[in-house]
Amino acid sequence: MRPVGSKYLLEETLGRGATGTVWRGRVRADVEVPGTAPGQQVAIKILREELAADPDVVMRFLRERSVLLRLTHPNIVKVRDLVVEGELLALVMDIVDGPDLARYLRENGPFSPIAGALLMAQVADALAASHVDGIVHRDLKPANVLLATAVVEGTEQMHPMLTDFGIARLADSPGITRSHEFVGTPAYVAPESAEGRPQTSAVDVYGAGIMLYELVTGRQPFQGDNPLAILQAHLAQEPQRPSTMPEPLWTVIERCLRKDPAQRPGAVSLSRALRVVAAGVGVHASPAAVDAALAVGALLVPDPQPTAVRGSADTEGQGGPLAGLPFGAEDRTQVLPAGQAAPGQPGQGYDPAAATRVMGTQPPPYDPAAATRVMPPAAVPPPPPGPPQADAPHPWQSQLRAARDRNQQTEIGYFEPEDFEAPPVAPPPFQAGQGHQQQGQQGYQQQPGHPQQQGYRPPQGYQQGYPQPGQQPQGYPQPGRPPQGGGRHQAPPGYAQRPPVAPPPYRTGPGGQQPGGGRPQPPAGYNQPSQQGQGQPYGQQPAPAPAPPQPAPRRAAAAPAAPPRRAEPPAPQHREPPQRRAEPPREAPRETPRREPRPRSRNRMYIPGLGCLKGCLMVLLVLAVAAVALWNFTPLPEYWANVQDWFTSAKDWATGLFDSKK
Ligand SMILES: Nc1ncnc2c1ncn2[C@@H]1O[C@H](COP(=O)(O)OP(=O)(O)OP(=O)(O)O)[C@@H](O)[C@H]1O
Repeated sequence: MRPVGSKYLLEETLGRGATGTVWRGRVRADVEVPGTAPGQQVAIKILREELAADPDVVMRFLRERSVLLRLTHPNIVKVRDLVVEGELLALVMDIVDGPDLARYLRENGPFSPIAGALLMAQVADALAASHVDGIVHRDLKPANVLLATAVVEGTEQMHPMLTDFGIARLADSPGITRSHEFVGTPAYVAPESAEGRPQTSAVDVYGAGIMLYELVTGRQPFQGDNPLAILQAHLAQEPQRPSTMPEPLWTVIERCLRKDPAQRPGAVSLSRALRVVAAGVGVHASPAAVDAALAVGALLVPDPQPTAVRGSADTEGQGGPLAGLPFGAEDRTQVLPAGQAAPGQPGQGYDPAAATRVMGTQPPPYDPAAATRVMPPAAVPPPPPGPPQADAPHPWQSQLRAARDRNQQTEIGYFEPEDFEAPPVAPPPFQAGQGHQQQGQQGYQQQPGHPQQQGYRPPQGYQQGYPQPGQQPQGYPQPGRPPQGGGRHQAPPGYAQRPPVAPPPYRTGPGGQQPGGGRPQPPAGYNQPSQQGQGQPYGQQPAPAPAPPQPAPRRAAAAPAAPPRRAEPPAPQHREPPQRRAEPPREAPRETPRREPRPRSRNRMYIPGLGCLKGCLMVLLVLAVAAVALWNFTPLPEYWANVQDWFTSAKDWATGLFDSKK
C-alpha cells in the first residue's frame, strides 16, 4: 500500500477518467481525519499530473476546498478531503460500491419510465442541493452517477450518487474556461455551453433531460458522427418523442431540453415533477395520479434565480449575447477531430456512452511513489499576473486535446461560430400555468461537516414513487403480481411483468465498502429488461424521424441587431472607476522582450573532449599566424641571421681554443 499525503494509503485502482485515476484507499489507522474512522475505506481521485502542475488548478483547488467539503447530500458523493502534496492533487471521497450509471446502462439496457423517472428525481435532488450552494456541475452524464443501494421500506433500491462536482469546479479555472470555451461532454452539453454563452444551473437541467431520455430509451436524443456534429444537433434539432414514451414523461424531457435556458424547469421542480410522473404512468396508477401526471407541465417551473456559472461569459465582463463574445481568436481555436465513423454508419466512431479512457499517450499507471515528489509549497509557481496567455496551450488544453483524439467524453472545446450552421431556434411558447411559484428549498438542508443522511428531508412527493407500506409500488418488480390493466397509460407489454427479484448479494457497509471487496452488481430487475414483452421494448425503439431539413441561415442574419462577432470590438478589460480619473496614469509594466531560445542542431552528437581539442587547434592556428606575421613584417630574420653569426663565431672561437691547447 502506498501513501498519499500523510493520512491515506492507496490499495488498488477503481478506474480512470480523463481527469485522473480513482483508487480504492483507506485512512491510515494511526491518524485521525475528521468525519472518517481510522482505517476506513475511501475513494481517492488523483488528478492527472498535467492538472496538478497547473497553477490555476492548484489555486482553485485550495480556494474551493471549503465549498467542496461542505457539499453534503444523500445523492452526492461526499468529498472528505483534498490533498495537495508537491505536484500531487487528490480528492478523497466516500467510496461507492456499485457501477456507474453508464456501465449499468450498457450492461442492463434501459430503465422503465417509472424507474428512470425515480432515479432522475434523486439526481435532480442532488442538483437542487448543489445549485443552492452555488455549484453548477456542468458535466452531468451517466458516467458521473454512481449506483449504490439503499434500503427503503425493507427493499433494496438503487441509490444514485452524483460525483465529480469537484472536477467541474476545478475546470472553472480562468486559464481553462475562457469566455468561449465549454467544459462538458458533447452528448450532454447545453446549447448555451456549446456556444460559449453565459451559463447557469439550467445547463445541469438540460443534462438531466438528456440523461432521462437516455435512461428510458437507451440512446441520446441528439446524435452525430463526431462531437462537432453532436453539438450542432443540440443547437439546431428539436428532440423527437419516441412513440412509446409516456406523454407526461415526454413533457418533462421536452421542457428540460428547451434551447432557451430560461424555459427549463429548476432542479427542485424537476425533482417534484418526476415523482408525480412516476406515480401517474404505471398500470396501477390511480385516476387522480394519472390526472396529476398529465398536468405535470404546470409543475415545471423555471428557477427564478438560477445559479450562474462563475467564469462563464457573463461573469468575465464580456457577457451578453453571443454576438458580444470575442469569437475569432485564432490562437485559441480548437477544432474537435472528426469522428472515425465509417461513411453511412453514424456514430460508429464516437461512442457517447463510452467511459472516458486513458489519455492520449497512454501513460503508465500512476505510481504514487514516483509521483509523490516533495516540493516545498513556496516552489509552486504563482499564477502569472495579467490575462491568461493565449499563445501557449494550457495544460488542460493539451490534455483534453489528447483525450479528444481518443474520442474522450469530457471536453473543453472551442468552436468558431462559422462551424455552427444552426438556424435560430424558436422554442414553442411556454405553457400556461407556469407562474413563478416559490419552490423553496424544501427537502434540502445543508449540514456542513455532517455525514450523509443528516439534515436531509425528502421533498414533498419523494415517496410517491416508492413502495409505501401496504401499497403496491409501481414500476418496481413485484413478486407474484401479474400485470393488470387499468389506468389511461398502458405500459408496453412486459412493462410490469417482472420476475420476482432476489435481493442483490451485496450491502453497503461502513464507508460503502463491500465485505468481500468485490464490485457488487446492482439489483436485478431494477430496470426494465429491454427484450421483454411482445411490443417494442424501450431499448429498441425506432430511431426518431430525422428532423426535416431546415434552412441554415447565419446567426447574424437571424439577429440583425447583433453585429457579426468578428466585427465586435473587444470589450475593455479594465476600466478606471470615475473617482480615479484624477490620478496620474500609471505606467504600464514594461514588457520584457521574450528571448527566443537558441536553435539547436537536430543532429547533435556528443564527442567527449571535442571542445578541448577545438580550443587547442585554435591556439595553434593563432600562434602560427602570429609567427608568420612576425617573420615577414619585423626585422626578425636579420636578428636571426645575427644570432646565427654569433653562434658560428663563438663556435669557431671555441674550436680554435680547443685546438691550441692540444
Ligand atoms: N467515489 C467512488 N467510489 C467508487 N468508485 C468510484 C468513485 N469515483 C469514481 N469511481 C470509479 O472510478 C471510475 C473513474 O472515475 P472518473 O470520475 O475518473 O471517470 P469518468 O467520470 O469516466 O471520467 P471523467 O469525468 O474525467 O471523464 C468510475 O467509472 C467509477 O467506477
